Amino acid sequence: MPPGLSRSNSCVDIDFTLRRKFKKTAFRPLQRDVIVAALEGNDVFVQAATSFGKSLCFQLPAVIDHGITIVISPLLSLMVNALRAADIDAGTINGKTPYEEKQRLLQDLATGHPLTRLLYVTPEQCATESFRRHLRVVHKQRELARIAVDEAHCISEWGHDFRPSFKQLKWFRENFPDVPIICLTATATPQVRQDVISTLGLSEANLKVFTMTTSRKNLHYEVRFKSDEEDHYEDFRMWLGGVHKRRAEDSERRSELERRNQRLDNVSGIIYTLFRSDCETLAARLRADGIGAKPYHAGLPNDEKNETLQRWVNNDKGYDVIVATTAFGMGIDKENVRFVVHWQVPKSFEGFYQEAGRAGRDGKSSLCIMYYSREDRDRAYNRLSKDAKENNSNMEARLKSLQALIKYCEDTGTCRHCMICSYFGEKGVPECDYACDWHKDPTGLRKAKESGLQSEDWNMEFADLCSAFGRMTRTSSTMPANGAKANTKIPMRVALSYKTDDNTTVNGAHEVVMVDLEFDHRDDFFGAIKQTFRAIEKSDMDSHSNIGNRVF
Ligand SMILES: Nc1ncnc2c1ncn2[C@@H]1O[C@H](COP(=O)(O)OP(=O)(O)OP(=O)(O)O)[C@@H](O)[C@H]1O
Repeated sequence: MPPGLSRSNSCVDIDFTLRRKFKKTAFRPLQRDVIVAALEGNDVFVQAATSFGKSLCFQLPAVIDHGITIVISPLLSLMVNALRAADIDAGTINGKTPYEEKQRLLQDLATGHPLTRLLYVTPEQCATESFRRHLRVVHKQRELARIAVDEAHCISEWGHDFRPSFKQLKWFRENFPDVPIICLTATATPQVRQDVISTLGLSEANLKVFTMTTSRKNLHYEVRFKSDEEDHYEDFRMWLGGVHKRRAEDSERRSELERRNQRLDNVSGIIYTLFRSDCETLAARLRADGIGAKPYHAGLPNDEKNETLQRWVNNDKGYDVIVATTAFGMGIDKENVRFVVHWQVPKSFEGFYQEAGRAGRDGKSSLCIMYYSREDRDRAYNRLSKDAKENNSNMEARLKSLQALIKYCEDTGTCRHCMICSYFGEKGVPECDYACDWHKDPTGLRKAKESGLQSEDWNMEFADLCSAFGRMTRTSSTMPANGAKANTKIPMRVALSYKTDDNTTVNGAHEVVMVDLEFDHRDDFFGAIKQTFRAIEKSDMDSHSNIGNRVF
């Protein structure tokens, strides 16, 4: 047979497919090595930074290889449309797949010789007996090319985003020991890595592990300190206004944008908030200030979410900024996202890294701002301990991850890129060309922390006072910032939970008292709190009367 007519996994095939099917001119560093390792039939573990191009590592082998690749992903895949547009036979089966489409894909599997090259499924789908039956048929015909597990950290209980259904994926190795597995993640600590490998039963002898740096040197990381008294909306709005102004005033930039038919105010970004209600109010507030912002969260109708996503991707006017919960995250691949803002401290270090990683996927400089307050920190710990009471799976890992994130925020003496890489177990020092607040201005950073955060001393004194009174716990409060002026009246609101004498709870919760105070001196503040405590002690708490929302 003349050379070139036989089907092979040669580099010629790979390069050709890259150009022809994926319309890319060259591989990124190590992408080729991963793809070759997969095509040689190895099990492969890939850990690489957000936006590295991990999808190509299983999509390209799927196009070249004989048979079908099953891609397990926790997300409703946004990829399938793009693959179909490139004339690659791809499909998805998940809870939202229309009945006819699901039947079409299942019938394709039932032939034993599917035409589909890439089938994206959820782990829950993989656990159903009927789906497994179809896969057995395909496997019997030697047409099951590979299993790809995307977001593989979800397998590990040591990961931030553990999903029990991912644990069931060990079924693949137990039932199809000859079918190679490739798993990919951007966020695995060494412990998570090991857990994923052993849970999936990847064979040591036949396993190629690629761990690339998590560093994204075009991302500029910044922590902005605040306290509850302060509305950081103004800070953000001024920053964004400044960006718009600079674009407008730079005549070169302006004409370049005009030439490319781009709007001056199309500075694309994402603001992450923890709460759905914040998505709505913040987006509305931004719109009232002339900024094209839209909310995105799981509570919105699908049509609305799809439209928002599509119009944001298209850079349509009015859709520049998405204010989202984490429902909008993994898998979002828009190239020109110039900023990602965390409105509050997120739940985990990995979540922060993943979400920040939506920025700058075109390689250009982009800003990742995290607003951090100690009140938010306390609330994050409170939420975690509440979750622990309801469901304590994965708690140790979640606590460690949150602690690492808080350390990241509080640290004013280390490069942010270094902290991120070291969290993921990297030894080297990543490049940071003034791409973090510490490198830019270490003194300014320290000062900003001192003046911006609620004082830890106040916190400690408050905690001491609570324990002296025995039955009080501060559940949340506004505390004065270090820089608060001594002679300004500062309104305070303190939520206290009160343990009754017999240590029972009322209406399923401890009594909660809201205390509104104004203080103009530190001693006055603590004096007022003491008085409040005494008043509560004197009141007839043991009658279990609810004194919630009592204002002193
Ligand atoms: N060799 C390449 N040349 C140019 N662009 C590429 C190449 N490989 C991948 N890309 C592009 O890089 C972008 C990111 O790829 P992908 O979504 O696979 O990233 P990822 O590693 O899965 O990131 P994340 O973990 O953040 O989701 C995509 O737009 C993809 O088309």
